[in-house]
Amino acid sequence: MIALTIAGSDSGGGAGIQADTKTFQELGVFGTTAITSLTAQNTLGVHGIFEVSPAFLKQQIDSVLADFNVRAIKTGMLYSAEIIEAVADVMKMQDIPLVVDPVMIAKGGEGLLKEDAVTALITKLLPLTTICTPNIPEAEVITGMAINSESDIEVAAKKILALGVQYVVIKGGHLHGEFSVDAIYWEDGYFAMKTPRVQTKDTHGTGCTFSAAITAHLAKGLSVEAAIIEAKRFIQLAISTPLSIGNGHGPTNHFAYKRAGGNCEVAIHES
Ligand SMILES: Nc1ncnc2c1ncn2[C@@H]1O[C@H](COP(=O)(O)OP(=O)(O)OP(=O)(O)O)[C@@H](O)[C@H]1O
Ligand SMILES: Cc1ncc(CO)c(N)n1
Repeated sequence: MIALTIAGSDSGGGAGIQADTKTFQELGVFGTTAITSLTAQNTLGVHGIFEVSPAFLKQQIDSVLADFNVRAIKTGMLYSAEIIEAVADVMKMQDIPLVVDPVMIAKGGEGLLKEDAVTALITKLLPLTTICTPNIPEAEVITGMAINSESDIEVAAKKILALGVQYVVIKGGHLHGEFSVDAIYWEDGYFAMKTPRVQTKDTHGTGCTFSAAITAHLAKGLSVEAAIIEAKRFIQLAISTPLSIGNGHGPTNHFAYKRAGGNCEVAIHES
């Protein structure tokens, strides 16, 4: 089983390409990569960004796809409209499931997607997307609406589906309350996944890790719904098993799921 991640490098190892390949490896999937940008980053913040040219990004993707039987692809930090267009150009020639984590802002507040790239994301990439995994602020940017309630989440999810996305997972990590709830919508279905919210500041790379786990499970042949639920187990165990490294927002524990044998309760609500 082979998966490809198209994302930025996090020198701190907790997010981006590094989180993705660690997650793939833990789930028994061979990880390949196409790097959109290099960040000089640690748990305290993003200190610099070095862009890769769209042509060289495309060369990386083409090299991987020409040689490997890639079963699922994910995107993370794409940074610019030109990079998004390069990814879309390749993806429209493929029939491989695509998970788009619409990364916009790092936990420390630094921009990981230029403002003028949002239109390209919406018009070029989302129509090619199998599963899109926005957090609440990202869903607000994509839809242009404020999200303050469960009914707002439903309206936003339907707007995102109308852009051509097959499944949308609106992640509740940024909300408050006893549980961390993610809502999944598709054309004719819905469910929510609920796990206890962990009181921790070590949430660097949660979104990358979650979307990489979805991608790995798709590559292994799980259905979309089963892949999303299994990924929730992966991220819940990764957040709730402390590593306690770094001085800021520390990384999650990518070893935890395998060590726990994937044993983690996720409550599913279908109405
Ligand atoms: N404190 C927490 N306790 C339990 N689950 C959490 C917590 N924070 C986030 N999650 C879960 O982690 C996953 C990623 O959600 P989150 O909203 O943090 O993504 P994100 O903001 O895109 O992350 P990133 O920092 O990588 O950008 C979701 O399944 C969410 O419910
Ligand atoms: C490279 C990279 N991608 C994504 C994120 C979001 O967590 C980050 N902080 N850094």
